[in-house]
Amino acid sequence: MKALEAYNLKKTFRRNKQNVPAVKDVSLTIYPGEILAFLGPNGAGKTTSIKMMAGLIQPDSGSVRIVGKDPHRNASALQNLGAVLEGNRNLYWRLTPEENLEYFGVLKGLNRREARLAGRDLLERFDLLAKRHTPVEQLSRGMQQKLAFAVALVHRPKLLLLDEPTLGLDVEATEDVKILVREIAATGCAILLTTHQLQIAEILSDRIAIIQKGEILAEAPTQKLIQQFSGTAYKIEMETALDETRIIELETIGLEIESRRFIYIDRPELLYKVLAILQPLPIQSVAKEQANLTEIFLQIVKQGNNIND
Ligand SMILES: Nc1ncnc2c1ncn2[C@@H]1O[C@H](COP(=O)(O)OP(=O)(O)OP(=O)(O)O)[C@@H](O)[C@H]1O
Repeated sequence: MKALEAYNLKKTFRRNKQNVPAVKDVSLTIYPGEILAFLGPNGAGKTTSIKMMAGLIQPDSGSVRIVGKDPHRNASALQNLGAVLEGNRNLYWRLTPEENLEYFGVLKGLNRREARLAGRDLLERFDLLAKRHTPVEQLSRGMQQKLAFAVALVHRPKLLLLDEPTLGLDVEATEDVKILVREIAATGCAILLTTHQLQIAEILSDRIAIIQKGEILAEAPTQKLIQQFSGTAYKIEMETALDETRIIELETIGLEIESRRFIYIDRPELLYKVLAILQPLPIQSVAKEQANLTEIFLQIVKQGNNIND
């Protein structure tokens, strides 16, 4: 069963008597245990899409299913949904972590005892047990964010929506959140996350969807996207400078040698011929030129057309 299905979502806002087309056409599917990074420039329509998926904004057209149920028609769909949408605002600041977990657990349909037990379990897992009686307003931002995750998970949802989960967190708290996201996915929960920190998306996600001006431009498994945008060239770095004889040999097989320390091989079938010529000189490194997500993102957004077409 798919954890999330969104089909052809569309939303236009009305502002100052003008139409603002926030989401024009967004379709996404996420499977249990999968992490999908939903990326796009400011104003691309990520938050509006997520709010439609969470049942908070009614789409003009299109449909959403959370584990098969439509959150806009069937409130029980929300039993399978957890969301941390605007930082840690899903918390009551005057209440303690324990009280928040119990309150939201009951709100999501657990009885008091179940909510307390599930809450305790999450406090332990998220390393917040020592702070369980401290009012939320006195916790650090990283702790508040972890608690926001815990509250979103207290009823064991099958889908977790995270909008900018690491926004404003320091390096250590960001690492904690990354680990948590992985752990949550490992329990079979599907996760959709938006982030402007592309290295986080690259490390965490199984799949990436890129949205611009309300439309999905690219959607692919993260590694496939990186491979697709990576060249096939190799770069060899020598420990010592190449001698004249070898340079001539390398040029004879078709390479252009511009440096005595670095060799670029743009035809990958030549790699082993080159290595044979270099033998037995010491090599510092042999690397395939790999794109990173930031380059890919910028390239896709700059082209602005759908690479899946
Ligand atoms: N309630 C609203 N009323 C009018 N326009 C809105 C409303 N919410 C969003 N918009 C507009 O819709 C467009 C998409 O906004 P949205 O917040 O979904 O983008 P986003 O991709 O989440 O951006 P960011 O990365 O900056 O958070 C923007 O032009 C925004 O100004």
